[in-house]
Amino acid sequence: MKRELVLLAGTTETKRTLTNQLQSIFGELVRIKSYATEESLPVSLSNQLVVYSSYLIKEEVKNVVQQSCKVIIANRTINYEFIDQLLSVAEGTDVLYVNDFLETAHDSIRTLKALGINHVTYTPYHPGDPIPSHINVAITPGELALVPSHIDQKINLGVRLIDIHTIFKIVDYFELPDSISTELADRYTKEIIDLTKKLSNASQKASTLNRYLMRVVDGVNDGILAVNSVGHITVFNEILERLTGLSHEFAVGKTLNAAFKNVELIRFLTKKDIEAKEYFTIKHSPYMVHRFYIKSEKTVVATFKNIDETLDMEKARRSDLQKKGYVSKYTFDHILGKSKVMKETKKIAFQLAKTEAPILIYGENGTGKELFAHAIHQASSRINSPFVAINCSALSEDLLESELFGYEEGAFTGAKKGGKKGVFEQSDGGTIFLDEIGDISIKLQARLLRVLQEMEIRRIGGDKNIPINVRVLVATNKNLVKMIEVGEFREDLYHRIKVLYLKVPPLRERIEDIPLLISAFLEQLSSTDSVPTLETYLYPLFQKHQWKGNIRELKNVLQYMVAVSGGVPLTEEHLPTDFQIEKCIGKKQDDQLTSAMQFVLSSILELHHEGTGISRKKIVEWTKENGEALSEQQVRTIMRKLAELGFIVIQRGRGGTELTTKALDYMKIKEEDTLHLKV
Ligand SMILES: Nc1ncnc2c1ncn2[C@@H]1O[C@H](COP(=O)(O)OP(=O)(O)OP(=O)(O)O)[C@@H](O)[C@H]1O
Repeated sequence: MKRELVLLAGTTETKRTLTNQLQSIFGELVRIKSYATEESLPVSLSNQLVVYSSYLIKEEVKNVVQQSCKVIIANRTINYEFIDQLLSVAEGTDVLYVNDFLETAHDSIRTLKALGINHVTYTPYHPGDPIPSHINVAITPGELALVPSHIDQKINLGVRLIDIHTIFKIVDYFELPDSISTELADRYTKEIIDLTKKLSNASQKASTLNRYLMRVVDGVNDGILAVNSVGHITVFNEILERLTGLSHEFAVGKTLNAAFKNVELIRFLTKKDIEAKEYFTIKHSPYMVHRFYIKSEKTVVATFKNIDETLDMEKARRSDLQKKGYVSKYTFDHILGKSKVMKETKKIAFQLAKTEAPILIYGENGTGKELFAHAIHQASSRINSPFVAINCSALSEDLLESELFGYEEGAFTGAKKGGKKGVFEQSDGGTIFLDEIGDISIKLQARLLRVLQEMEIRRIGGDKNIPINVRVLVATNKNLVKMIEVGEFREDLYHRIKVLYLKVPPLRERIEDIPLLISAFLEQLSSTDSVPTLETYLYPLFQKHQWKGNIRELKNVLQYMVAVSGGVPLTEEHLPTDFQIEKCIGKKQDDQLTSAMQFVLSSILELHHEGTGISRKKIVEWTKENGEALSEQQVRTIMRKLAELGFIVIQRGRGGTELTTKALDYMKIKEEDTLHLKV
C-alpha cells in the first residue's frame, strides 16, 4: 500500500511551503495530501498519519481528525536560507516581527535570539496590535501582507520549516530505510554549519571592544581591570572589588592611584608595551597580573589571577585526570531493551549519531544517558578519536574550568612547561560528553556558549584562541526550561546544546524490559559458573516497583540480593528493606490478583508494545521465555478470571479483548499508550 500523510496547515502559504519541503524530502516514497484551514478541510480523516503545521490549528481541526489517526504536531524552525538578509540589518535597529499569531511571533523571536541573531531589537506584532510608528524595518515568516504599510524595509524570512525531529518521527512512522535518515541528517547538519559560518562572519563586523571585554569579564574567574586612554578606570569587576575593598562605583572613572597602593603594580599597569605579565603580592596572596594593550581602542586590560587557588586546582585536576579513560566503552549492543520505546530511542540515537551537531540527552537518573553518549560516539564518524566524559556536578567551578579549558605556561608558579591542555583540546577530533550540564555555573555557561558558537577555546591565563574540532554531547535530568525561567540556565546555551534531542525513557515506562535486564544483570553478577536466579513470583513485584533510580537501582537491588542470598535462589527474604515494605502494601491492594494473573497482564502489555499481534499462543510463548511457563488452558482460565474481575473485556467475534482502565491503573500505565489491545 502506498504511504500517505495528510498535512494540515493554517494558511495557504504555509501549506504550500511545507508541502514542498516534505515533497522534496520524501519524493516518491510518501504521498502528501495537504489542506489549509483558511481554505477547506476534508469532512473526516481516519486511520492515517496527520501532521499539523502547529499546535495552534488543533482546535480548528478537532472535528475532522478521528481518534484512529496518528497525529504529529510539527516543530518548526526558521528557514536558514533567508538569514543573510536579517544579518545585514544594522546593529541596534528596532525590528518588528510580524506574524498572524502573537505566540508564534514570540516563539520565532526566541529561536532567532537563541541562534545568536540578537544584534537587532525585536518587537512582536500581529494584526490588531497598535502600530509602532517609530519602527521602520519588519521581518515576517511569509506574512508580508500583514506588515504595516508605513514600513519601508520588509524582510521575508519565508515560512518556518518543519524541523529534523518531526521529519524523523515521520521516517519512523513509515519505517523508511536508514539511508533516508542518514541523508536527512547530513542535509540538516550542512544547514547548521552554513548558519554558523554566517553568524561568525556577522560577529566579526560587530563592535570590538565591548564584545572583547564582555568575553573577558564573563569568562574568567580573575580580577579584571580596564583603563582608557586618559588613564581612567572603565572596568573593575567583582573580584577586584573583593581584592581591593573598593566598590565598582567608586573605582570606575578614577585613576589607578585611587584604586591601588602598590607603586610597582601601578607602574606595571601603565607601561606601554603590548603585553606583559608579572607576579605581585596583594593582600598577602600571590597574584599573577597579565596586562595587554588593545591598540585600536587605546585601552589597557589586566587580569589578576590568584596563584594559590590555581595550584590547589591543578593538584586536584591531575589526580582526577589520572583516573579517567579517554575512550568510549559501550556500543548500542550494550544498551539492553527490546521494548518498543527502547527500540525507538536506540534508533533515533543511531540516526543522530551520524550528524555532527550537539545532542541534549535527557532522562532521569540511572536511565542510561551516559551509555547512550558512549554508543553515539562509537556509531559516529569520530569513532577512532577520543571520547571524554566529564561529570559537571562532581567538580568545583574552578576545577571544571581548568579541566575543560586547560591553562597556559606561566599561569602560576610551578605550572607545567608548555602549559596544559584542557579536555576540549585533548579530545580534538573526537567527542566530549558533559554529564549533569544543568549543574554548571552561569559563568561557565557563558564560556561553553562561546565554545559552541566559535569552536575555539582560550586556556586559563592564555591570550590566544585555539580552534577545536569537538562534538559536544550533554546530558541532564533537570528541567532546563524551568531553570531558564528562573534565570539559572542561559536560554541561548540551551538552544545551542539542544540542536538535537534524545529522551531516554525511565524504567517504569518500559517494564517489559525488566525480565531481560534481570537475567542479564544476574549473569554479570555471577562469580561462578552457576548464575543466580530470581524466584518467578517476584517478577510482577519488580514490574510494579517505581524504580526512581531506574536501571542503576535495579542493578543495585539485584547486587544486594545476590550478596545476602549466599548462593540460593533469590526470594522475597533477600529483598532490601524498602522493597519488603512495598511488598506488604502491594499485597493489601492486590490481593485479588495472583502472580500468574499479573504475569499474563504484563505479557499482554508487552505483546501489544511489540506490535506483533496478540494471541493466546503468543502469551504462552511469552510466559515460557520470561520464566513462568503457562499452558494454553491455564492462560484461558486466567483470562476468564481477569475478565470476571474487570481487568479485561472479552468481546465475542471479531471484537477481540481489551485491557480495561482498571488494568491500566493497576499496572500504572498511561491509557493513551495502550489503547485497543486485542487478544
Ligand atoms: N539499557 C541498559 N542496558 C544495560 N545497562 C544499562 C542500561 N541503561 C543503564 N544501564 C546501566 O545502568 C547504570 C546507570 O547508567 P548510566 O550511568 O548510563 O545512567 P545515567 O542516566 O547517565 O545516570 P546519571 O543521570 O545518574 O548520570 C550503568 O551501570 C549502566 O551500565
